[in-house]
Amino acid sequence: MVKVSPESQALGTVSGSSSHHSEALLMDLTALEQCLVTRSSTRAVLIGRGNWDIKSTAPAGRPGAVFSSYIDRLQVLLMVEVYKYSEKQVLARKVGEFIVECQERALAADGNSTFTVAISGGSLVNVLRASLVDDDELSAKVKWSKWQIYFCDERLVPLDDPQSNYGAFKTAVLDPLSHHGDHLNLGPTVYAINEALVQQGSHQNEKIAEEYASLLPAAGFDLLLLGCGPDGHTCSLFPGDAHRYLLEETSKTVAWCRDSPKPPSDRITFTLPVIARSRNIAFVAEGSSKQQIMHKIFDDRNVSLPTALINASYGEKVRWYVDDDAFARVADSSVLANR
Ligand SMILES: O=C(O)[C@H](O)[C@@H](O)[C@H](O)[C@H](O)COP(=O)(O)O
Repeated sequence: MVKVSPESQALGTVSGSSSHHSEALLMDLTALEQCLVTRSSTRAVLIGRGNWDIKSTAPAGRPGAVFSSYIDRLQVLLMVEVYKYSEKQVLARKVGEFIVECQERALAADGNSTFTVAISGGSLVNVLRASLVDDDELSAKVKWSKWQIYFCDERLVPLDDPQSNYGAFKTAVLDPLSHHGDHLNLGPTVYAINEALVQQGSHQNEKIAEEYASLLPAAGFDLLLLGCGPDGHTCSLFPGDAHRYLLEETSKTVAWCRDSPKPPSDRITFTLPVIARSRNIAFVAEGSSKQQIMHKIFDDRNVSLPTALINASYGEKVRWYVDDDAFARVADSSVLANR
């Protein structure tokens, strides 16, 4: 039995075993509000402040921990860092600097000749364009030929469809690169979905996910660049019961997301095991349409939201780049790295 005092930032640990790699397990304990356990293959780590009595027993199908009593309101301990800027351009530059930092770290690592990065769709591509292409100082530092680029999620449409994440990235970043002299024949390797299987029915949608999963780097990603929707989704991991199967996925690394609340309806998405294995995770969120959700993520720390769940589960490797507008309603400034 372990007790974690209210003031303590220390985490309780309990033993447990599982054949899965590190992953998040959200335990919805009716009387106890929500609590979160992350676990590796050999131990479970409790994240939270409050008084806990913890038994190291494992209920069927839920190896890890059972909470036997609960006293204070659980506060999920956040280790994420938030970088907030007022100017769009400054934000883009800071994101770019972090990307280049991750690139250098990856290439310096023993025997590593590639930088593996996965990106999301939405407004993120504009930030990438501003930082990695249009900013001359930064773009000179980008070693595109070493990059292997994947998509954290992809909409199941042809690659030249305006809704395609690959298509948006190509237009915003890859096409302009071809005008950058030396980069002409030294572009990144970009992994797109198998377009031939798109819009051929559910069986093929599963197959697209399966094929894409087979392309992922075995060693995990050096960097994931994520967006955040106004409902708290990221990748195509949406909140709510209808899409819980995606958050609960522990074996597939890429899954088919059906009936997406954000069009188009069919997508594929990375699942939490990929996020768990990535070395760095950076979210980018800008604009007043993100105010309400930022408040829910950072003040309420509502872990039923996929973004908040990622903060709570993998906080030590998560950072956010936000602008003043997006963060205007967040009361908790303790997460700000550049206060
Ligand atoms: O394909 C997608 O729809 C995205 O990958 C999605 O997860 C996106 O990143 C967020 O919805 C944020 O999008 P915005 O930055 O445009 O709000």
